[in-house]
Amino acid sequence: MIGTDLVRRNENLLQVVRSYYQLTKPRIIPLLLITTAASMWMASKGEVDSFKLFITLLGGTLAAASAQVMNCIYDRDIDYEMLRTRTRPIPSGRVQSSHALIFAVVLGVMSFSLFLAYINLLSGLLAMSGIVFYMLVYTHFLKRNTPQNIVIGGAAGSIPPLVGWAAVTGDLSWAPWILFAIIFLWTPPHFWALALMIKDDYAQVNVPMMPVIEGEESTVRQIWWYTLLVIPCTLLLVYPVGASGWLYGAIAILLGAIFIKKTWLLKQNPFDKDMAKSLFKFSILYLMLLCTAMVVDSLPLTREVFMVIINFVS
Ligand code: HEM
Ligand SMILES: CC(C)=CCC/C(C)=C/CC/C(C)=C/COP(=O)(O)OP(=O)(O)O
Repeated sequence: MIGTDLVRRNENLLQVVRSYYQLTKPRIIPLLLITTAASMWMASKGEVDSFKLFITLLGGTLAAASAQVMNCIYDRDIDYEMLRTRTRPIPSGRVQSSHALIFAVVLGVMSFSLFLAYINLLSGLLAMSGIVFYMLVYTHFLKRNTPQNIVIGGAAGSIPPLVGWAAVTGDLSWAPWILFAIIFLWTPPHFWALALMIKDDYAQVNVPMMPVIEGEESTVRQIWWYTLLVIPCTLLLVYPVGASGWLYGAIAILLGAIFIKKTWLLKQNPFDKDMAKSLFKFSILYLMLLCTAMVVDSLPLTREVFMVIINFVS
């Protein structure tokens, strides 16, 4: 009897932990961290301090989680209406909004304290500005009011590399702002490709996402222009900024070519949901690989191998 009670209590505890974990929309956080880490590697020219890296990624995780929990509280009404989001912890009644709010505040305070105690004030303030921007500017002011919501709101998701750079150097220079611009320009193709697939969900709850307001053809045309802008932006890190080398440059061109091809195919078939899905998935892989290229390019070993090849050829 006592054994059964214990098992049931453990199961309940596990359910609660799982619900709070889901509130943080955990699947998005790793890519935010990858952009932070890439920025840190670049800022430290491949020799990043592992303790600083660990604390910054932990602080970044806590800040992003706090922002997402607040978004879940604010959007609980529309999340309840949409099929995709109905099973989230708040609309499904597994977590009360007041408890979620305490959780979000605790996560935010822990994040800021970590940055303040172990890194620096600037990176802490930048992380907090990410929470405020995502909540206030994107979720409150823009999401339900304009089809430009994710263009301007995308700035929140572009802040993590600023946090990473500030954590290493204590300030911001051109390179982190280029990283910010890359993610800013990447966000519309990333999100609108997804929005093309789930347009009806957003229409049902009157969220004015671009495909709902302007239709598929206009959305895809805009995806096309943003994609064309991202690629030259990625190359600014090589020239004139000089924060990355030619290995990164070559990979950025290759990835950019695939990105353009996928967007072009969608432009020819704006109603094809499979092509939209393929572009959405690729957008994630694109940013992941671009960041990996930044890290590999920054490593001292890469520079040494490059010098050996140059000497061999000349
Ligand atoms: C305003 C900007 C953005 C909006 C509105 C947005 C929206 C979304 C939505 C609605 C999903 C589907 C999630 C789900 O079904 O639960 C998604 C997936 C995803 N997003 Fe974004 N996103 C934005 C920016 C970003 C940024 C900046 C990153 C990272 C750098 C990112 C990374 C991801 C990833 C990795 C997934 C896939 C998650 C999975 O495995 O299902 N997103 N995004
Ligand atoms: C530095 C820092 C803390 C930055 C925070 C950045 C952050 C949390 C970005 C997330 C962007 C995102 C995935 C939005 C989802 O949109 P949505 O909420 O409209 O999606 P939904 O339709 O699934 O609810």
